[in-house]
Amino acid sequence: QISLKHGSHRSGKRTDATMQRWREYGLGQFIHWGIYSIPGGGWDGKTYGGAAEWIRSWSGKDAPNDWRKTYDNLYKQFNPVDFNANKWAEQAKNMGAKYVIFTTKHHDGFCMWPSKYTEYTIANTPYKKDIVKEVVDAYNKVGIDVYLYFSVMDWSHQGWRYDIKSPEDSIAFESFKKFTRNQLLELLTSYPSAKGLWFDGTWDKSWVKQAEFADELETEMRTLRPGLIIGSRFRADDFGKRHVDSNGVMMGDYEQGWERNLPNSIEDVHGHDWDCVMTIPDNQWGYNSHWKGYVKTPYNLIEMLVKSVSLSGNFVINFGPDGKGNIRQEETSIAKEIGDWMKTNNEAIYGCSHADMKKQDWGYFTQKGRKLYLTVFNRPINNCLNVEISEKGVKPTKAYFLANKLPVAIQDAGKNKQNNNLYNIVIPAKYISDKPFVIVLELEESQ
Ligand SMILES: C[C@@H]1N[C@@H](C#Cc2ccccc2)[C@H](O)[C@@H]1O
Repeated sequence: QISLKHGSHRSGKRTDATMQRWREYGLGQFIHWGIYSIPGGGWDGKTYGGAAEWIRSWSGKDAPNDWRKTYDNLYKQFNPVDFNANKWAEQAKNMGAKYVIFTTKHHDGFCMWPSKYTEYTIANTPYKKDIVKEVVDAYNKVGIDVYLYFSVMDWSHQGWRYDIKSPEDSIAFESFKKFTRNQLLELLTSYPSAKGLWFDGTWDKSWVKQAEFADELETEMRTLRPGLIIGSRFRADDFGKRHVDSNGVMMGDYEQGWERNLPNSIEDVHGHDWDCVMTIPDNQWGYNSHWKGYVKTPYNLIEMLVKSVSLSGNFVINFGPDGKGNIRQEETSIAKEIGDWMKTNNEAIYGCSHADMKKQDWGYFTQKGRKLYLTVFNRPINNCLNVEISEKGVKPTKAYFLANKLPVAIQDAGKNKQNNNLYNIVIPAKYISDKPFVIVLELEESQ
């Protein structure tokens, strides 16, 4: 055990009701919306390859001439006349999302709320109104919890540094730290119904060296807002370790490292709560007018969702509205398709978690109490879903389709070499489905 002053302050999962509610979400929505949504990955008729929300940082041949100056004046034309937070919230509700993570400030430093600590905010645009408040109110109204995305890295602030290499850097960064604390306390005070903060932009050395400051700030935020949920990405420990401290204990309330990436087994999860945040195209978070490369289908995303829940995590799908506040057609149709599937099958998602069952090729197990949910993505040619139960004295007593409750046969398939009980859940040959489907398996302790 290494002696740490600023490592993790708790080992094991949080056991309070607020965190349990987070654990039961299953599906979330991420929204990346800001000044970067105006250029949408291009400018003057030319499109560029990088992630559109990073366009301010592009330079040289990868960016338009005199780009920095142009970009830093774009806020003066930000007027999303099509923005309707209630419409977004309704769409998210119909998709089945239980929480939303909304970008209050991305790396470019533009604030989607009227912060009193900088002029670079929504208040100084033609739109003027507090977009963060509109989003919080609209989503809360339909019962969706709101989490505030906040980028510590802020390219617009004169005190920001990538590293602290001189006394001047130190002085400048002290002003930046004060500014950051002020903005975070401002967000927590202005939007008290926000359940948590989703931090980003915390990888640079300047911030990684602020173990004591960040630790104290996290404690201050948690004191201001008891129950606040903060992920593992916010701060580093005494030795610069992030996500997991130098003793291997996770920092924060859940593992926040699964960005555009999923764990493959329950071992990868290390007993942590976790979320995966996922883009629909390969790597675009902010609106990009030209999605290049592979665009995930609704069923790619549904499989990632079910896989996440089968490994006791939440799955968060990113939406990037355009500069006028429209959610693009591709995202709208994906939300609809996922929503239709969730309307029939959400019992296999909400409040479910990992089942201690051997992973099978046909799909994924999720579990709630004594009910196992078998979500089938790869229907076997012989229509038999193999199930292996290692827990002694437990056997399946009932199986049926979740969608219509029609019964499904359970065949005893003997024992394997490990002396585990094997069963075949037999899908009726006449049952046809062009979509993933769920079979419920009820278990009970055999006498
Ligand atoms: C949630 C996501 N995190 C941000 C990032 C990043 C990033 C930073 C360094 C290297 C590769 C990716 C993206 O812009 C988006 O906000």
